[in-house]
Amino acid sequence: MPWIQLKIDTDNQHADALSDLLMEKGSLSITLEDGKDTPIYEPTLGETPLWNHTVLTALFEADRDLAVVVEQLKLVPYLGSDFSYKIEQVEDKDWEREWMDNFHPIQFGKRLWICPSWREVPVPEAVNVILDPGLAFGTGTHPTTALCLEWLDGLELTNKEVIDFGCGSGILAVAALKLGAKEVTGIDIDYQAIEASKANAERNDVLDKISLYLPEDQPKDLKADILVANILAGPLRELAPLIAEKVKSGGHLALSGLLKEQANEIAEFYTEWFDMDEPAHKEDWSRLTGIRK
Ligand SMILES: C[S@@+](CC[C@H](N)C(=O)[O-])C[C@H]1O[C@@H](n2cnc3c(N)ncnc32)[C@H](O)[C@@H]1O
Repeated sequence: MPWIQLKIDTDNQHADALSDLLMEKGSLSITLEDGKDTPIYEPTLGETPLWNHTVLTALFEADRDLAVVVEQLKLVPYLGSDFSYKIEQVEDKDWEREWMDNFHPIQFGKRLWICPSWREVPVPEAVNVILDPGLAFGTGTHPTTALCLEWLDGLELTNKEVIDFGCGSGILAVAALKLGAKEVTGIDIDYQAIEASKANAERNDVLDKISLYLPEDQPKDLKADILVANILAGPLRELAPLIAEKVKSGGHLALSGLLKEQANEIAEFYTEWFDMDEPAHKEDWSRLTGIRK
């Protein structure tokens, strides 16, 4: 079915009211976007902040007469008769397919490749992880995941026990197993992530070496040689004592999901338990590594 969309420049004061109004006028979905490249990182729980300059896009079925909607909106006091808007036809695409078409095999470090399950493996003799992220985070295209994959590729993993804290699609857990780890425990608060990790482990024939848990179900005495956690700075700060407890003395740690400006503070925090290295960076993101004291 083809679509038509109305784009309106608004602000954080009026975006919600305008969204409600457009839903009343028959809009099928509303998208709010940053109008001026002002990123919002880690809002506190329950908070949904909006940008000062917000672009609202309201999607309608193509046969809706948007000229009529615009005339009605001109009567809204906070918009006024000369408010700024754009009407655009939306091509009827298979959006899921579109995303899949843009995801290609990528190499990380020397040995490791992440290959979408619907593509041909370009280097069969490499260490290939065949991946479908499903509804979970983790394709390798995000710098935080890439930093962890490069780190894993550079480690000697043979016969090692690994914990992947915040396993998402299972990309790091499966990569560790394909790189030689003996067993991996994946932990995630999201059930979809547990499901995706399981499917990817199966896809890569390593299901017998992976254990997956929601945090409340994880074994109490869990300890590993290597722990990787790609979650945001907030949880990494809160979980520090718990994470430290799970790494054997002399074991390796990698923390990702941190912004560059957060790296030193988090590194400082972890020095209580780990000898920390200098951070590594990719775009705006950082990875911290260390050895358990
Ligand atoms: C950025 S994704 C990383 C996924 C994957 N490991 C990767 O590197 O691409 C973070 C994952 O951590 C999970 N997560 C967030 N907070 C968590 C917590 N406190 N305990 C366990 N998992 C958590 C999220 O559900 C999400 O799947």
